[in-house]
Amino acid sequence: MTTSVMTAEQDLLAAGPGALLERAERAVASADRVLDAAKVGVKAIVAEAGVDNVQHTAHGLAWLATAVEGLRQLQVWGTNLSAEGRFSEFEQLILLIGFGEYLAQISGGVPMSQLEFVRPEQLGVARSIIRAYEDEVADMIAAGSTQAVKQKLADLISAQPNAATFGDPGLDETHAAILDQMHTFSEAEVVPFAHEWHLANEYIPLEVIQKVAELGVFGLTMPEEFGGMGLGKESMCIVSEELSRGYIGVGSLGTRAEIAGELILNNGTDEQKAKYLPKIASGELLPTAVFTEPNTGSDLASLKTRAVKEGDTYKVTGQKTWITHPVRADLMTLLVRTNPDEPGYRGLSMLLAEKPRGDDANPFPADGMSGGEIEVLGYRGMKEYDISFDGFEVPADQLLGGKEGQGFKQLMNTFEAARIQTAARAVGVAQAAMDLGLKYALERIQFGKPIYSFPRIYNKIVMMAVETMIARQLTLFSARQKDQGHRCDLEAGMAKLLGARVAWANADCALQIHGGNGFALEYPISRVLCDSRILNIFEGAAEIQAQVIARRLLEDK
Ligand SMILES: Cc1cc2nc3c(=O)[nH]c(=O)nc-3n(C[C@H](O)[C@H](O)[C@H](O)COP(=O)(O)OP(=O)(O)OC[C@H]3O[C@@H](n4cnc5c(N)ncnc54)[C@H](O)[C@@H]3O)c2cc1C
Repeated sequence: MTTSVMTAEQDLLAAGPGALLERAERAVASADRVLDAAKVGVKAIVAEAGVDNVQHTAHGLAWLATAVEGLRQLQVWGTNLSAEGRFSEFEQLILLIGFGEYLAQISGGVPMSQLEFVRPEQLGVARSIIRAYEDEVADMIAAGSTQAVKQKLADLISAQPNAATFGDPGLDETHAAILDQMHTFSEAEVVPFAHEWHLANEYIPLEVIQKVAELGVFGLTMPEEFGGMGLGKESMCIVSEELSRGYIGVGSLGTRAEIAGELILNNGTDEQKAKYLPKIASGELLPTAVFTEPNTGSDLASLKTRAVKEGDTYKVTGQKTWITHPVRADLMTLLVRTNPDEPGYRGLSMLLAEKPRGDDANPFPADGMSGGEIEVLGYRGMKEYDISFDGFEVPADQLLGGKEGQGFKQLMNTFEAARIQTAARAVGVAQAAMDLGLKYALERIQFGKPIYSFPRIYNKIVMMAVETMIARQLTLFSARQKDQGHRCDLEAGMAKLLGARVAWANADCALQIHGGNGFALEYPISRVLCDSRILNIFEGAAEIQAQVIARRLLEDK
C-alpha cells in the first residue's frame, strides 16, 4: 500500500509532536466548554422532569463526559510519551485520528449504543456554543478524518501484525516488564487452548489456574503482609488486559479474588484478614461472588435471600443466580438480608461463607445448597450457576467485619477496583478482536489482493487501534488515580462504559472482516464476539453505569 500526499493533517503532523499536542490540548478545552454547558443544561432538564423520565439526556451527559475524558487522557498520554522521546509517528497518528473522530462525535452524536446517539442540543447546549465549538475544532476534525492519515496508520499496523502492542501504551519500565511477562504467558498457555475450552464448554484447567497463581495474579494488589505482591491497580490492569486478550475466562479468574480481597481487606476483622487474604493471594482458596438473584440484578439493594441468626449460626434461605465459578470455589462472598424490617440496602450483610469444592456431577456437596448450570453464549471456562440455599449454615463469626447491615456499603467500596478491572478486561477483549481481524484481513485474498488493502477494511482496523488505545488510557488513568489514593468512581465508571462499547464494536467489526468464516464456530472471532457481549451487562450494565456517572457529574456543579 502506498502512502498518499497529505494536506491538512500534514500541517499538523509536520509541525512536530509539540504542536500537535498543544493543538490537542486546546481542543480538549473546547470540548470541555461544551461539557460544562451540557452539565448546566442537563441539570435544569433533570430538575424539571426527574432523572428517570429523561434518561437519554442524563445518560447522554455521561457519554459526552466519557468522550471528553477519553480525549483528555489521550492528550496526556501523548504528552508523557513526548517528554520521554517516545511519541513516534504511530502514536501521533493514533492521537490525531482519535481526536478527529471523537471531536466530531461530540457535536455530531456520541454513540451510547448502536441505536442511540446523543447530540449536545439534547443536553440543553445552546446553538451558539455548539457553533463556536465546531469552528474551534474544525481544523483538527478535518486533519484527523482524512483517508490519508488512516491509510498511513494502516500501513504501520500491517508492518507488525504480531506486535505485542499497537502503539506505545505509555508504561514505565516496571509495568512494561509485567506486560511483557503476561503477554508471553498468555501467548503460550492461553491463546492456543482458549477456543477449545470455549467450544467444549470446558473449565479452564486447574493447572492453568495454578500457573496464574504462581505468577502472583491473585495477590497482585494485596499487601505483602498478607502474602500479596503489594503492587498497584495499574499492574492489575496490565495483567487483566493481557490475560483477557488471551481469553476473557482467564482474565476473569482474578476478578473474584479482587472482589473478595477488597471486601476483606477494607472491611474484614483482623482474624478474617489473617485467615483468608494469604490463601486468596496464593490461589489456594478460590472465591466466588454471590450477589444477584432471579428478581434482583441491577437493583441489588432490594435482594431477598434471608440469613436468620440462630445462636452462633446464620441459616441462609433464598435463590441466587448468575454466579460465576461457584462449583470449584471454596469461599463465597454472599450478600444476604439479615434484617427483614429494612427492605433497602440497610438490611443487607455480607457473609464469608465457606463451601466444599464440587464437580459437574455433584456441583454443591453441602447441606442446604443446590444448583444447576446456566448455559451461556460466551464467558465460559468458569461456568455460571443458579444456586438455591435452604437452611445453608454459616457460622456467625463469618459475618464480614462482624457487623450486620454493612453489606451493601462494603460492596460499594469495592466498586472502583472492580470497575477498573472489568475495564481492563474489556480492553483485552477489544485488543483480541483487533488481533484476529488484522491477521485475517492480511491473509484473505479477494479481487486479487489482501482484503486489508481495501479502505473499508483497514479503516475498521485503524479505528479499533485508536479506540482501544483511548479505552486503555482511560482505564490506566483511573487505576493511577486509585493508586494515588484519589476517589475515582467516576473515571472507573467511564473506563468500564467505554471499554465495553469498544470491545463489542471491535468484535463485531472483526467478525465482519471475516465474512462468512466469522460466522463459523471454528473461527476464534466467533468466540470473541460472544465474550465481548457480556461486558456491557455485568459489573454495572451500560444503562446503570451511565446513570451512576450522570448522577456524579450532576453532583459536581
Ligand atoms: C455471564 C454472567 C456472569 C455473571 N456473574 C455474576 C457473579 O459472579 N455474581 C453475581 O452476583 N452476579 C453475576 N452476574 C449477574 C450480573 O451482575 C447481572 O446480570 C447484572 O447486574 C444485571 O442484572 P440483571 O441481569 O438482573 O438485569 P436487569 O437488572 O433486569 O436489567 C435488564 C436491563 O434493563 C436495564 N435496566 C435496569 N434498570 C434500569 C434503569 N433503572 N434504567 C434503565 N435501564 C435499566 C439494564 O441496564 C439491562 O439492560 C453475571 C451475569 C452474567 C450474564
